[in-house]
Amino acid sequence: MSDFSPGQRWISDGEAELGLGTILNCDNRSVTVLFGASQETRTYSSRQAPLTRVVFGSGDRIQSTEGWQMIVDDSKESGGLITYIGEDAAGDPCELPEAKLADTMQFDQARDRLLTGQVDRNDWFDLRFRTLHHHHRIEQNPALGLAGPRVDLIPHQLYIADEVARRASPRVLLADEVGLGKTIEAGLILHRLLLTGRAERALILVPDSLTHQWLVELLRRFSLEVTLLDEQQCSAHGETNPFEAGQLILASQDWLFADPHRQSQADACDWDLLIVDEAHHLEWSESAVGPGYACVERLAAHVPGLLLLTATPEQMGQQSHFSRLRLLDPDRYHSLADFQEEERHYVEVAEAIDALERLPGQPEDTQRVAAVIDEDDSQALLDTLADAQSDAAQRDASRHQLRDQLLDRHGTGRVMFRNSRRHVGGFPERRLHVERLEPPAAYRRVLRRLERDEDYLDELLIESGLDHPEVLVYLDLMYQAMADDPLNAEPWWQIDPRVTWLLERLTELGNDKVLVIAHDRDTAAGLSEALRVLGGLHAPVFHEGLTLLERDRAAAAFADTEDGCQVLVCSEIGSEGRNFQFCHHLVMFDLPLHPDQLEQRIGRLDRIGQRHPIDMHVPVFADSPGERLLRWYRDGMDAFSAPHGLGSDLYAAFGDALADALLDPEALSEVIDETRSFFEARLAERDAGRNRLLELNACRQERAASVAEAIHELDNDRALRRYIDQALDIFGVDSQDLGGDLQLLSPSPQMLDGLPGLVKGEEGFSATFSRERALARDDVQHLTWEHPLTREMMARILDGPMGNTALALLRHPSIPAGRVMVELVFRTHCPAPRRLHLNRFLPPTAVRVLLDESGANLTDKISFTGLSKNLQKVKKAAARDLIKSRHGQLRELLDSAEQEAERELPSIVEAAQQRMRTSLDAELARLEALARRNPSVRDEEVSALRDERDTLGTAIDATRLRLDAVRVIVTVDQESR
Ligand SMILES: Nc1ncnc2c1ncn2[C@@H]1O[C@H](COP(=O)(O)OP(=O)(O)OP(=O)(O)O)[C@@H](O)[C@H]1O
Repeated sequence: MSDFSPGQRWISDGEAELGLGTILNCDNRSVTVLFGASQETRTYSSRQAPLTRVVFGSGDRIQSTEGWQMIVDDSKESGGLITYIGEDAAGDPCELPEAKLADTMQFDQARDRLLTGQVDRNDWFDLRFRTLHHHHRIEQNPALGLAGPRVDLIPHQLYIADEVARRASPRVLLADEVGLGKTIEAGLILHRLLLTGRAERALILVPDSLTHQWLVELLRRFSLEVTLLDEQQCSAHGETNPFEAGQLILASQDWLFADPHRQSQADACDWDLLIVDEAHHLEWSESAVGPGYACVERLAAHVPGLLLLTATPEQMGQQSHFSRLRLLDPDRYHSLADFQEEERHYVEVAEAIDALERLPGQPEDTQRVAAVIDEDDSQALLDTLADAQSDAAQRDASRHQLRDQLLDRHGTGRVMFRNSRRHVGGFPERRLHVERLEPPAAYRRVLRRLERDEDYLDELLIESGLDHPEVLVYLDLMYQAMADDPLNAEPWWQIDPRVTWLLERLTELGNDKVLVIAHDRDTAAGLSEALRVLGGLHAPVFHEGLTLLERDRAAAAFADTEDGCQVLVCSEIGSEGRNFQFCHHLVMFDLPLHPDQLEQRIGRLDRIGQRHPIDMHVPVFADSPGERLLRWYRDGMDAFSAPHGLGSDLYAAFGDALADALLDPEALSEVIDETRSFFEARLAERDAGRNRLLELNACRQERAASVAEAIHELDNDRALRRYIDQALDIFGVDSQDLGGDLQLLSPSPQMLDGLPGLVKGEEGFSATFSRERALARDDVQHLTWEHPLTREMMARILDGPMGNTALALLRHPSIPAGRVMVELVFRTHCPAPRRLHLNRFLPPTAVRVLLDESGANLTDKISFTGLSKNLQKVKKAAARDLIKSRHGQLRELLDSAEQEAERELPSIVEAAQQRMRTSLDAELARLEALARRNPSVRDEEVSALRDERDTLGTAIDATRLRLDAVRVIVTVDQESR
């Protein structure tokens, strides 16, 4: 008689995704099944149909065609058809004939899949267990989110990223000196927030000229794919909000700040993080607010995380600096006067920190420290430190702790991070080469007249339409503006000797790349033309008047080391933020008027990655305002030797006097002398006060070292190679050893679809486990636990059914044949909002239970690896038959295993609670102490942390165990195959 009856429910062994099938007809020869969910009908030979009868047992949850669910208690059979008896969701008794089971019921859970005969490969089960194990380990690693990016491990960046990204909603100003890696720091912070679930959506606003660079850096270094929005893209979205087009949106500030409609669309979205690059351009004063500032202010009011990036926080003066702090925390930074008053007190704190290093010593040092502390915990530390009897280790620990407390509790250190070359170290020498040239007759004529005739300046300003002092410093612009003068008939570059000088210099420099910067875009464009016409040189130009594409093309042609061009001509603003450290010759065709702009120029080359001393070539006209400006920079403030961060102060104090002295050598000498004294005084003050605090705070070496150490450990984790090899094999990715620690990953025809970077029929990519190699070669990816391919493979396994059932044979001399064992893996399940990053305390945790057929627990006697290596695979059909024949027994074993696993749960929960409490209680205590002393701790920060602790506590208490995977093991004779 046939096993089949119409109306029965069966599932396809080979095509489980078809869903639950219903027998339509059957006879001795064939059986026809309708799979309603997928609208497929299949006919099989009834003797060998690859089908498994679906039978539910007590405790199973089933669903009806009408959508309601019930828990099965019992069942009855009539005419070959089963009716299930149990309780519905309300607890009322109910019955459900199998014909009314929903076609769409999925059998993803390990228990269902096993009992419906769906077994996976044995090695998949192994991989699943290992995935859980590694995921558990990695999620708790302190370097999580910082180890994947393809960056050098530079301490100050790691410190900042670690410190900032551990805050629930970080709001900080990243203000490292130019070229020290603010973009990298922002990328690290974003990457960690994304990986830990603290953030899901971010909006990144950058100057037009930097959009492409950001796009490339985020992809190349952080494997983050961002959506670049512009007007064209937005229009394509029609009525829908274009800012919803991706999780990570990159947009040009110039575009967004000019368009109120697009701003309101950006405002209407939920973001977790807003990043604003070159934030010194946001204009604010008590009387007028620029459109960029207003736009960022509106967004900052509802976006919890905010990163502002600027190398020159005080370029536009202290008021403007204050205005950016105000964006970070409007409550705290509400009065400029109070802020300035507060800053005056920082000298004492910096002195106290220095005194700490000398303790126990002179009583004055103890008093100096005592004067700035007023918390009991700090006093206790000071007592230990000042006590000559306490042992050295104790004193050192107290010193460190007290130093951290002082830095935490005073100053802007919590909201602003500023590293400088001075304390980071290891940067190249800067060499200034000045070329003194005679001005051409057309310039000289004007200069002479200006010197002779005091009123001529006003006339010139009107005639040229230029500003003062620009008209004096940029003589080519003045010449062009007076084009009506018949003496100025030729293009400026035909008469300007700087052009010939530049051509000669380029020839002397041979193949070396040279970056030329001129203040104005017209000068840059004219110069580029001059080099082409007079020297036959292709010198692409890069300025704000060009389209993005044109600019990126120019930068790419310059960067190309093989066929690229030798020289790129940039304007001032056009080149801000750009990476040109592959070149070490900078020609400043003229000089900017603001010292911070001078530093920005040098910063294009003097960046991380620069391997040569930097040669700065500056042509000046003898006895001209340009030469006087150079003297002010060089003699007044050492502006060419190293950044000092005082440019804005000096400009604010002497900018006007300098402008007035540009035509008067005597007055200039006075301005230079005054600038110099002011500069030296401010340097000393800075070293003592606010900047000293900022510097001490911008990189705490011990923390940075411990983060780097944790990353090194992950980099050298041998388990990663083994894991990736096994996973690639299972996912169908071919890996070919290319030597030198390189491998080529390519898709095999069997590859499972949807793996990042791999498409069937295409090439694949080269990868390495070595950070050093990955950094040396742009075309090689760095394989880490955080690489998108690794993460995708792990997620597929953990989130889906892959490998959650298996059956294997065990040949063992001391175990008789025909016995069954079950190996079950339970997984903790603890729902909590992702942003709380619960995984750092309780990542999904595996509980393994191994039972023999009598139900005896063998877990501690036989390890996973010990057992696994002795197992042999078995054909799927045989496995299914074995399972069918042991259905009842398996059900019982599954039930008892669950009870065994439950016994482990309380200790897992307890340990997680303890980890969470230890970490968050300490953090909360630190924040509360800090908040009492340092108003830069926002009230929301403290209450958010308290809520976080409480919510996590409740979530951890509610942890449940779920069966994740099950393997049935059947013992066989030594001889049998
Ligand atoms: N950790 C790192 N590993 C490798 N390269 C780095 C690292 N940090 C910075 N760089 C490189 O150094 C250069 C400068 O970094 P970045 O652009 O982040 O600096 P920045 O402080 O934002 O500069 P700017 O002030 O000009 O905007 C970039 O080319 C960047 O890729």
